[in-house]
Amino acid sequence: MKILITGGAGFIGGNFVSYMIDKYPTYEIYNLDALTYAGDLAKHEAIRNYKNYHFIKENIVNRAAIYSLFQQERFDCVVHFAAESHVDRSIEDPEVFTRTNVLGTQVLLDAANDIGIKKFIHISTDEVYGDLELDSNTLFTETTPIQPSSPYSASKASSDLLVHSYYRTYHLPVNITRCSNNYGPYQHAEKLIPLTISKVLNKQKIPVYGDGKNVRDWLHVYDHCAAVDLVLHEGVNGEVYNIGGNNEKSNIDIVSSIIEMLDGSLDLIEYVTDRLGHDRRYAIDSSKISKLGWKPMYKFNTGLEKTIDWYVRNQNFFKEKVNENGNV
Ligand SMILES: Cc1cn([C@H]2C[C@H](O)[C@@H](COP(=O)(O)OP(=O)(O)O[C@H]3O[C@H](CO)[C@@H](O)[C@H](O)[C@H]3O)O2)c(=O)[nH]c1=O
Repeated sequence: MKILITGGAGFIGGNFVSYMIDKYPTYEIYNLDALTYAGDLAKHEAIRNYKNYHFIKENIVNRAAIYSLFQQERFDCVVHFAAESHVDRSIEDPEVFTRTNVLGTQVLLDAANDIGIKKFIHISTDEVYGDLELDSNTLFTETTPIQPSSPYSASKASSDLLVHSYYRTYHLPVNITRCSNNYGPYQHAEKLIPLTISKVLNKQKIPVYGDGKNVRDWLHVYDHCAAVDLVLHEGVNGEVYNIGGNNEKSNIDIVSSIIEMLDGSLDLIEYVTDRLGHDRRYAIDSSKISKLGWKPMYKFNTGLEKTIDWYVRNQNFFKEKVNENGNV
């Protein structure tokens, strides 16, 4: 089995590359990544010289290069993680989000469709559904209407629609997965959990947006990798699968837990101006993928403790990503 993993130098894609190399030593794994600010190959140091691991530095928007790679390698499957992923950056500079997330996805779809593929998995996000009321019990299901709030989530929703259209029009064997907020090793320091850990380790103020009561559902990245693996092997073509951790937490609870676990005596919380268009609550129903046989294995407190421990032991990871003022 020859698998192309796009965005394999990023956080989730990078963990997925390692997971697949460990679990399937007979698979050929191709990691294609543009190595933007969010990419980092240090995480693959241990597998760099494996015969079944191949790295290609390329941008998914480069149609000629992508076509030539597909023609040369004749992949069986594509697992497409490559994306601009940070909501705050999309508010500052939306264009690259459309270019990479929409046009880049289209290039991959065209190459897969023209040259042939057995499975195309598009990794998407629960953010395409928009947001929920804080005090409701409502959950996003796969049939919840798409109503994105940020330029980031609009670009992901647009690419989801394109992927679906290639299934309907050309019968391309696709799946779309929509995950909740991931945490775990190797996440970029711009995201809430690593950012908070880095700030606490350096005794710097932690910017909490708005009133800090926004709620996210937290999923350990290893649980996410297992879910994508399952969809790759068992997913029904054309279907969307939600993947959530069943762990709803407010941002202020997350930040307070991290401070408590590292040094409860510190007073570092700083409420700052809210994110524009800030979604209030995400909560996701994963019962469809659980029927395929998946459930999250990580309990949030254990997962968070292990994650904090990993960042404490690997503080070098922050070095190139955070300046001396603690800013990304
Ligand atoms: C960076 C930062 C974030 N926040 C808040 C905003 C959010 O409510 C929450 C989490 O923020 P972020 O870590 O940026 O993640 P969020 O915007 O939820 O989006 C993440 O999770 C999504 C899945 O839900 C993914 O699709 C996105 O690619 C990923 O970036 O914490 C703060 O209060 N302060 C901060 O400094």
